[in-house]
Amino acid sequence: MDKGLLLVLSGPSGVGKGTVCTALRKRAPELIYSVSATTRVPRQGEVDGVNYFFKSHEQFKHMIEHDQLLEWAEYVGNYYGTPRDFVQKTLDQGLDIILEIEVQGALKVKEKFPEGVFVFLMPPSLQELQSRIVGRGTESEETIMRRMTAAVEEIALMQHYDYAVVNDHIESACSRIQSIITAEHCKRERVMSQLLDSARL
Ligand SMILES: Nc1ncnc2c1ncn2[C@@H]1O[C@H](COP(=O)(O)OP(=O)(O)OP(=O)(O)O)[C@@H](O)[C@H]1O
Ligand SMILES: Nc1nc2c(ncn2[C@@H]2O[C@H](COP(=O)(O)O)[C@@H](O)[C@H]2O)c(=O)[nH]1
Repeated sequence: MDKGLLLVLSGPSGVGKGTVCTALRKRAPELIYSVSATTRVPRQGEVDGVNYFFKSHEQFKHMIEHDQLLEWAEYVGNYYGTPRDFVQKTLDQGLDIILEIEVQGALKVKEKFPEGVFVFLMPPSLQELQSRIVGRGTESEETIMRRMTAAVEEIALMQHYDYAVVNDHIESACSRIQSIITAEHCKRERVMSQLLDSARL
């Protein structure tokens, strides 16, 4: 069976990764979402096992030490990581999976899965990015400033991605990502049929 597609969606905090991902999964319910582990405290309305697996520092350390994370990173004072087994099992079943993670983690995934598809979500401007984080109303003023500083560093690493998509309008951004997924599937099918042709006696 062919393996599924590993799609990594990154971009600065507040650009709209979560929003776009939710809209994308409504359009394409077959796309499996990788739920991350984090030491961050839950925001209002966040549910353990749905938005994140919320862990203590000890539990997160245990996951690292037992090689249970495909990647992990410290981001603005908290730890975040992708549970390894779920990703591997999903791909082995031939299903597509999406990881919504920050840049350091995405680059670690790229080392392990260079065949993955890496999409960087861009804000229309830094000013709009700041007003989205502020408008979400979840972060303190200090955290907003730290996330904006991280955003500038993250945007500088965009060159390592396969695609950049501007999140101007949610539905347009979703359509662009869906086109990328379709194109990547076509590319893989073409490579596979070329391989089969060359193997034919
Ligand atoms: N295209 C858009 N136009 C206007 N507002 C948007 C757009 N996309 C997302 N937003 C808003 O921006 C805010 C941040 O979005 P979201 O929480 O999805 O960002 P994020 O990248 O997942 O952030 P984080 O990395 O911090 O989790 C939300 O209030 C969301 O409603
Ligand atoms: N490297 C990883 N980054 C992750 C993961 N899960 C989420 N994230 C990213 O962290 C920041 C902050 O998230 P927030 O929920 O506190 O706003 C954001 O960029 C997320 O995409 C992960 O497993 N690994």
